[in-house]
Amino acid sequence: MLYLASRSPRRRELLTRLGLEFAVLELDVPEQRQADETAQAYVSRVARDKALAGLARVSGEPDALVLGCDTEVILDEDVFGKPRDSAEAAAMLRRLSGVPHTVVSALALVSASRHEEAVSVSEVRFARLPDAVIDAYVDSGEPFGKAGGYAIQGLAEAFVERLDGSHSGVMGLPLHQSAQLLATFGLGPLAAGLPTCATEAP
Ligand SMILES: Cc1cn([C@H]2C[C@H](O)[C@@H](COP(=O)(O)OP(=O)(O)OP(=O)(O)O)O2)c(=O)[nH]c1=O
Repeated sequence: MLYLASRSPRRRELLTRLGLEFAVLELDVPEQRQADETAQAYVSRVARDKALAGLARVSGEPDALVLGCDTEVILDEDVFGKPRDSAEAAAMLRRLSGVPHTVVSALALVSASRHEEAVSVSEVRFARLPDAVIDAYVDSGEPFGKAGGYAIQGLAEAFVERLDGSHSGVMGLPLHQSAQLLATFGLGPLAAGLPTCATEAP
């Protein structure tokens, strides 16, 4: 049985697109960066912590496979997680205004006997955002529960001048890397080759 160790509705929606059956494990895993951890190492470690906490939850099931993910916005080695309040959301968006930033989504797929990891790194550049735009966006409520205080799948797509990377990765679950990881366990659309489109005979 495949489990998604996540409370995120976006991750649930995205994983559904890979056409696999899975169940959700809702966990509370602390997200606290250690003083000596690089931003990217932190994201990978949190994804691993989530997957391993999920595996511990279903420890009675020998065939359990658990996917854990973490997404963070990174600018100048500063990690922007989910804003605690409006002031923090606005402060994050002011820093992201007009300059490129990185979105890292890390994945860990674990079973009782195997442990595989992958990472998706995207570069995103927002247009310069006037304070009035930032304030209206924060008032919309969209920044809350989203790393960096924005949702590319929502209104914030209007801020994006350029995305170099994975749209699903920015949203929280990079589908290509997820499919690659699942394929190493013989699952998903990349395991047996991609489905082919029927072609009409000439
Ligand atoms: C940058 C960005 C992030 N996000 C979301 C994805 C994640 O849900 C969230 C990052 O926080 P995470 O800590 O990665 O995930 P989470 O707390 O929502 O869920 P869980 O830990 O239970 O898996 O930000 C978007 O939805 N759109 C975006 O454009």
